[in-house]
Amino acid sequence: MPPILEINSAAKGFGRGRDRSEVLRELNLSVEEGDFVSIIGYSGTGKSTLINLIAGLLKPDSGSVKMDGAEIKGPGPERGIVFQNYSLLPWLTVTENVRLAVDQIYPQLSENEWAEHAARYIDMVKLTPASGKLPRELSGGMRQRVSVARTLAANPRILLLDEPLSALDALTRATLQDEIADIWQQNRTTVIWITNDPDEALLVADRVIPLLPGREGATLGDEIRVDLARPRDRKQVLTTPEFKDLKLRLVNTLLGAKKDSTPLLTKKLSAPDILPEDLGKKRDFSIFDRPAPRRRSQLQREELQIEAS
Ligand SMILES: Nc1ncnc2c1ncn2[C@@H]1O[C@H](COP(=O)(O)OP(=O)(O)OP(=O)(O)O)[C@@H](O)[C@H]1O
Repeated sequence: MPPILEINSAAKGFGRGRDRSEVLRELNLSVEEGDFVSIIGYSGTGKSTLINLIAGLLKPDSGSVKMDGAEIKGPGPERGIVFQNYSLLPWLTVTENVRLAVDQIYPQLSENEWAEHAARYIDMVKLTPASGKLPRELSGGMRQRVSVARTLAANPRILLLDEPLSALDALTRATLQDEIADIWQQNRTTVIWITNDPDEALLVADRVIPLLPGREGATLGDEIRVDLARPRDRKQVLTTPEFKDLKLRLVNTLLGAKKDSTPLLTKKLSAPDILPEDLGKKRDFSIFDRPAPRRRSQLQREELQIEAS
């Protein structure tokens, strides 16, 4: 049987000609059903681009991204995403936001059935007492719980989490990391969790894969396996030599790749083709017979080389 998700030699860049930048290159990844994978990388390395390729929101320029052995051609309910910014409908209650997902995937459910289904997932994220509230009445952590419940209620086979907790304070973040890990232990839905936090990656996942920046685009590095027993008690785990070793390996890999990857982006920018008018100069024409603006290209062609990391 093919793996649930397989990426082979995939590459993705944006823009054309001189504006082109290569973001991801030579990506290879194989995920088995039930895996809990975390992909960790610096900001701007292409983590969201990678998630979008898996979600089917983007297509690779070369190589392939397959689910169950078939090319992913677009978004589908079997791959559910939770974004960083909650994306809830502000005029709907918690239950109604969750119902949206249920309605689309299971239109045949009766009123009682959908209420039961939604309630089950709201309970899973510990929001039953807030089920009648609107998003503006909830804290950031509660809103993200609703997003998780809504995505899980659609019964995806792969749960894609794109830095789901980045907007939350450290304590809420820790609580939600534990809760999502607990939910995974109960339902074993395949999870791909994108993060920029080494502790988060190592505490939640069994496979941590660094996305390493490079001059020609970022690529996935060697996986670190996390064999720590579950449920993981963070207070205990964070102080163990095993955890410290894993973190050191991961952080060294990420720091090493950053050092080797100067500059991430080289672009040629053309200055605007119109010469600014000198407004300090006295004008001897009216607004109606102003001469056409002078173009730089009539005088010279200017190019500016910038390098940024
Ligand atoms: N649709 C697009 N068009 C052009 N460039 C894009 C597009 N999407 C992403 N990029 C560029 O690709 C690079 C990687 O972006 P991406 O959002 O995937 O990184 P990231 O690792 O998720 O960043 P962050 O952690 O800050 O969210 C950036 O330089 C970004 O500007």
